[in-house]
Amino acid sequence: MTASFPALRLRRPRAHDWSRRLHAENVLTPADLIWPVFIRDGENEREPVGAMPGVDRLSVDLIVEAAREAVDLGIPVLALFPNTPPDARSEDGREAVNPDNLMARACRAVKDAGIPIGLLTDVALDPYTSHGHDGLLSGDGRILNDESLDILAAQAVNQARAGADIIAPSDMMDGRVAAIRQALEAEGFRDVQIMSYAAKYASAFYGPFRDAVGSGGFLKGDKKTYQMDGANSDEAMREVAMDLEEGADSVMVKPGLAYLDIIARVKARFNAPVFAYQVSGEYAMMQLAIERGILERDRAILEVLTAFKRAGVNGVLTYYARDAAKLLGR
Ligand SMILES: NCc1[nH]cc(CCC(=O)O)c1CC(=O)O
Ligand SMILES: [Mg+2]
Repeated sequence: MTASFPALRLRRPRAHDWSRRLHAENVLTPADLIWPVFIRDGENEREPVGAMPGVDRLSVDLIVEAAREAVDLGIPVLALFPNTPPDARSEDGREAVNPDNLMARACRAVKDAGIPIGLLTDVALDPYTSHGHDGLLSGDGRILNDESLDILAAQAVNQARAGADIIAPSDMMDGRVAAIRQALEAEGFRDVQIMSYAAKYASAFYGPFRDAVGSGGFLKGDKKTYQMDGANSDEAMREVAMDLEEGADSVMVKPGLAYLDIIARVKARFNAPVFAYQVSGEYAMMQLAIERGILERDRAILEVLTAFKRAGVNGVLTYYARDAAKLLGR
């Protein structure tokens, strides 16, 4: 039985700031944030990403500084993405398994500096291939599933050796979580986590990221034969179930804002940690409106990040991680 007006006045608890805080069902904290950063070569290099105002590509020494800053702000994890120099990209993406690639050097530098932060590394071939796809490409233009699994697993092991704490396969090949888990076990990395990009959609919102890692200009065609169709929701449940069964510790839904319904369904159905990726296009869209004075910056950032929590995430990958952490305090 519910009361009715005037006994029931839903505005009552909203009347004061103290009361609104007391009644909040979801609370965002810096510990909910994963900060994606882009790595470039050189030293003391900070290069703006054109399509993502406020985001820079950083040389490894400055990645270490970013890691320190993240710790100070209470951000638990950095997500690392390399901008591989064009001459290191190849048809088979073999730079992905180079123990001295940008990703490995950045991981080692942060760990050698003794910075107490988690490192999440992306597994997919796109930053390393001359065609910009996440897996191996056949002569007739298909992305090869089974043939790609070995190098993806080797890429994950290469990252674990360099100090990665969470392996995040974003390639969307079937069976890659099992292949990576098996390879990690075989190499003695029992405690390295896997956060799979389980429900990753073929999205128009990845464009600025492809500019940031330099793969956009190379990309031939689209990723629709391996990333999911935005029309589908049941299929996301099967993707998540499969990755958890294969040994993922946590799963991700990507992009974020346009897929809140998927997050809520995953949360309701699986007793597993779920994360959202507020992707580059979502960031760019908001950031451009903020820079033009159309959106109120601080409120807009926190409103969207809180929406992810309300949908059910354990955390969010967001280019606003540093800004949000500063707004939230520790
Ligand atoms: N597999 C690479 C990868 N990992 C994360 C993103 C996108 C992240 C973003 O847009 O912020 C992409 C791009 C893609 O799949 O083309
Ligand atoms: Mg899958």
